[in-house]
Amino acid sequence: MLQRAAQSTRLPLVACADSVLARDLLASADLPLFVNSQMDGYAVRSSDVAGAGPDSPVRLRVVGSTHAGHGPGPEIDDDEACKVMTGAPLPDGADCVVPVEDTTVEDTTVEDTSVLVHAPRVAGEFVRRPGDDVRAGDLVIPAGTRLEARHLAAAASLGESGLDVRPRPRVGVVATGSELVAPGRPLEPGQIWESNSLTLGAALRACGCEVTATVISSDERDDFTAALDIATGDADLVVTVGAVSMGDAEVVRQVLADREGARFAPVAMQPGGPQGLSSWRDTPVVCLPGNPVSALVSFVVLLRPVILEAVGRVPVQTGRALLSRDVSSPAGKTQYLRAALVPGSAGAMSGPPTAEPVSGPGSHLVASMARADVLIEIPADVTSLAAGDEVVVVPL
Ligand SMILES: Nc1nc2c(c(=O)[nH]1)N[C@H]1C(S)=C(S)[C@@H](COP(=O)(O)OP(=O)(O)OC[C@H]3O[C@@H](n4cnc5c(N)ncnc54)[C@H](O)[C@@H]3O)O[C@H]1N2
Ligand code: MOO
Ligand SMILES: [Mg+2]
Repeated sequence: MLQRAAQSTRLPLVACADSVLARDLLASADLPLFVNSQMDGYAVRSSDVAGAGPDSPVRLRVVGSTHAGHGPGPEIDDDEACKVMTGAPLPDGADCVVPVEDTTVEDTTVEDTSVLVHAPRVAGEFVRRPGDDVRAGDLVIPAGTRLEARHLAAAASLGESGLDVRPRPRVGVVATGSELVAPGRPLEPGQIWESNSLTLGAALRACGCEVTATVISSDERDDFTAALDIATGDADLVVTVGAVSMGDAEVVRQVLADREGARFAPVAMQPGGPQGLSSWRDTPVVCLPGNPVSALVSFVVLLRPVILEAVGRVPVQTGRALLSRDVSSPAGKTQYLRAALVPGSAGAMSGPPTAEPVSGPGSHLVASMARADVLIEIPADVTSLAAGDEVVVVPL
């Protein structure tokens, strides 16, 4: 259904956040790139300062200085030091750095400045060497990684200006309902503010999809087919929401259920029973139920896992929680109860959190769904659970 997501495309690094890496990124060079100072201080020979201490400072002649972005400064010999700033290439002849805090400068006015070193250093101290971080050829980011700030830091440090990532699936969304009005617009009697396209748009983006079109259609056939044409565009997938049940105005079902390969059938889950799968202009169309809770639950339970797999992301892990109160559950359908998660008590660091069901089971109870973090999954054959029972929870 989302084959394009298995291919790869090159994006500039600045646009890669949240994309999935298509190919392993191997280090093109050692990091750090060159030997450089870890501190602001003096590059010296460890053999010169081995005996240095608070009461036995060692005097070294300062032969020059260097900064980050400059050359390594003058080569040093025995009893010499070169002033270095953090990130500056280490001068030849030096094998360690004495931080400026462990030194005093006797006289900065004369040309032949000397520095007193008050602490011993061993070879390599406060020196950053190629390969300390990664070696050329090392695996830095494996294919399939969802790129975050830390991955971009690694790629940029290796000089990569772009990365091969999986293309984002392009998804068009059509919300149906003659009663729907964009939030913020005035309502006529019987109208409501539209929410499903926003919910699904956000949920799709959170899974790595690009939402290419969002169309609100009335329950009129012509309006809906025009909306489908727009949403299909160059999308890989269209998601419709609403008008799939058993009423007189089920325009989605009317237009899409008879198409070749279409399948409209109730799924044994609650909320989210009525579902459909069809196509329009060779683009797959997934049809979710219109009740706002059902729409999101259907997405989370049925569509999100498919999308995450297609884009190469790890699936959302289910968790375990203790039920806060007794619940009863109708038999025959897997039930998904909206619930708020309360972390386990401080004493029980690894103890499971508590899941507190929010609101009733009605799939129109959309505002109270905002309080839910998870869905409690109750198997079809379980009809009652008691407070304290362990349950499976699906993050929303
Ligand atoms: N006789 C039966 N009636 C219903 C059944 C059934 O099995 N037999 N199933 C119920 C269930 S369960 C669900 S879920 C809904 C699904 O209906 P539709 O997919 O046809 O959805 P609509 O009728 O278009 O809308 C349902 C409800 O949700 C509101 N809605 C729809 N879209 C939006 C939106 N974008 N934003 C906000 N609210 C929306 C709509 O106004 C309705 O109130 O069918 C039951 N009926
Ligand atoms: O199953 Mo409907 O999807 O609950 O309200
Ligand atoms: Mg309906």
